[in-house]
Amino acid sequence: MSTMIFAAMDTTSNALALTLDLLAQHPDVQDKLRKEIVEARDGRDLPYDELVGLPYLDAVCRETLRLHDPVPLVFRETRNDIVLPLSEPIQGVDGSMMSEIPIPKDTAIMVGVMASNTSKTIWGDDAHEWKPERWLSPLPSAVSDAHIPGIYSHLMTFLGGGRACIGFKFSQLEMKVVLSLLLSNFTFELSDKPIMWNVAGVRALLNLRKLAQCSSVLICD
Ligand code: HEM
Repeated sequence: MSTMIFAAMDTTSNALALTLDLLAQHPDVQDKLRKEIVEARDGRDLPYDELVGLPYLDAVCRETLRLHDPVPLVFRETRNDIVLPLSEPIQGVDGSMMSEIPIPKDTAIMVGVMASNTSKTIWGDDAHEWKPERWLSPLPSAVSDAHIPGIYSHLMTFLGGGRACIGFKFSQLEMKVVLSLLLSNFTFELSDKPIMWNVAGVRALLNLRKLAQCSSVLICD
């Protein structure tokens, strides 16, 4: 049920709301993006190929989906005993270094998607900054060398593998259509009222209920 209700709607609408807030915080980016859209539209509706081919619009969407992922963590449960290889060694509580973690069957795993999307080792020291420009030049080699298994832009935003998001192309198209229409007609400014982003949601509660049923819990962050 949570997949049907939240997968398509809340994810994309959250991403759009965050993009508009970020554009209000960065009026220079908003002006540059509006210029690209208005010039390309030239008073008409853009055909699909031209809309998805707008480089700055694409960069703004990618950067928002990297830094403000609407699904910041996902839940998994091991069906068998497995050994999880680590990309770099970590230190255990007893001080010993380990490069893999044995995980017993029926362990609940919280996968920190955001940790991958904002890793300074992968994305550089400015990993926590919203910089659409990073997508306009070749990405650092550390990004491709990391071999992130996500289906989208070296990011885990839409996950990877057999249960990856089936709507990832559609959601980007939705974002681009809505942004191109809104920015052609409106200017977005920050409100006087403080904005509180509540990302806890029902989904997190559902995950917690599942966690309580597992014999052990591993948090990958
Ligand atoms: C920015 C927008 C979106 C984001 C960040 C997003 C992200 C994700 C993620 C991370 C998953 C995997 C969840 C898990 O396995 O626990 C997922 C699954 C899914 N998404 Fe999306 N999604 C977005 C938009 C959409 C849209 C627009 C649709 C449909 C039109 C959609 C349909 C689905 C479905 C059906 C699944 C379940 C796939 C499966 O379990 O096999 N999503 N999404």
